[in-house]
Amino acid sequence: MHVLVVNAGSSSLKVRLLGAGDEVVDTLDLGSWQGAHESDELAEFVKGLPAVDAVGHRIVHGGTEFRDPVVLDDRVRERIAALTELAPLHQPRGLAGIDAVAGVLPGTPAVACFDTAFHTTLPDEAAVYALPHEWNRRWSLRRYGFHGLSHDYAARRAADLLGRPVGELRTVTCHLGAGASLAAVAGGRSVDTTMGFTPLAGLVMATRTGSVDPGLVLWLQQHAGLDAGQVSHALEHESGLAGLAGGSGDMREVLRGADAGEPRATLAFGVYVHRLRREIAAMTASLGGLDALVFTGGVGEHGPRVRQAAVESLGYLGVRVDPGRNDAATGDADIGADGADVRTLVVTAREDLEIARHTRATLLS
Ligand SMILES: Nc1ncnc2c1ncn2[C@@H]1O[C@H](COP(=O)(O)OP(=O)(O)O)[C@@H](O)[C@H]1O
Ligand SMILES: CC(=O)OP(=O)(O)O
Ligand SMILES: [Mg+2]
Repeated sequence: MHVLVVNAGSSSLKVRLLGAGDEVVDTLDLGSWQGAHESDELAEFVKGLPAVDAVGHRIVHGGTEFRDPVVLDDRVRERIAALTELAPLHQPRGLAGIDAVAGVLPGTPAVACFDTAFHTTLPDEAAVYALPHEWNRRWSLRRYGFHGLSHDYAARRAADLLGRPVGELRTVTCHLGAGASLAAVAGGRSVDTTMGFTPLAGLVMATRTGSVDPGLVLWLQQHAGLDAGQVSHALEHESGLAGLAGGSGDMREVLRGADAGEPRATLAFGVYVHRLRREIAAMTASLGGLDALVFTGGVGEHGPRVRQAAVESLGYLGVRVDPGRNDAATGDADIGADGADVRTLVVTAREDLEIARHTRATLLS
């Protein structure tokens, strides 16, 4: 089965046609995908492809309804659209991808695969916010978690690389892209994660703040004269690395700035790494230990300095990285020091493989 995979993220669109053996037949990467008004480029690409048997879409929010991949039809599309207010940055882009491909391949079966699905195994202690019980019930307020396709793939790939069954590993997966999150994976199941009700929580990201004191958000609105829209825009688009260092929030830019001795870039790097370390350690508490630490996503795969800095203070957990292996890592690699109690790995993010796997399984079941 040739599967066309559409991965619409907050800042990029990655489209791949995978052949029967998962080989990449063709690929389109748009670095600055904004959704519907750029659909023409996607449609043109799809028109030029050889036979497509099925389409798999990454959809960021599945709400409480979608715990598994689902075959797309008009009703499902509507339910996905109804979740837009929970992920306003992401959901419209996913929908634009669905519509653009359906316009070119109207009869081809399509499957939606959800970022949230992997985290539906979170125990209540990790998923429930200490809010009024009635609010939680009425609005389905809970920690959903995101990047699940990436975390799931990375944990299983790490187990493969280590030659051990995923069922017996405690793994922290670090998905560090423009958006970033960690997952605590016990025996292949997610038991904790840093993102929450929305993809704004947790780690410092390219332009997103990650977690801040909720009192600060209230204070800005009650005392600093900002309205909800202004605060929301700043937390989503003008914060994180971009907010601290200036510029676009690209980690490469931050590293160049830090190397040039720019104080803001140095601070941005420090804040990013401090949060990352602290949250890795927090995930190990939810696991009761750690067997493998996995880095994936653009920064995780291509940022040896970020990896090195992140693990520097984690020796007490048994994490030790070999500097030479860390610097030389390309593709999937074990960068742990010989004899370290915890294995540290780099895994290339392949949400496309995960989506193709789910798409085939859903259509053949
Ligand atoms: N060589 C590198 N060193 C550090 N960071 C890098 C490098 N190459 C790419 N990145 C980072 O990867 C990020 C994009 O990650 P990616 O996972 O592709 O993004 P997305 O979240 O859009 O899928 C960029 O913001 C950039 O900061
Ligand atoms: C959920 C999320 O943050 O996705 P992305 O990293 O693609 O923005
Ligand atoms: Mg991504």
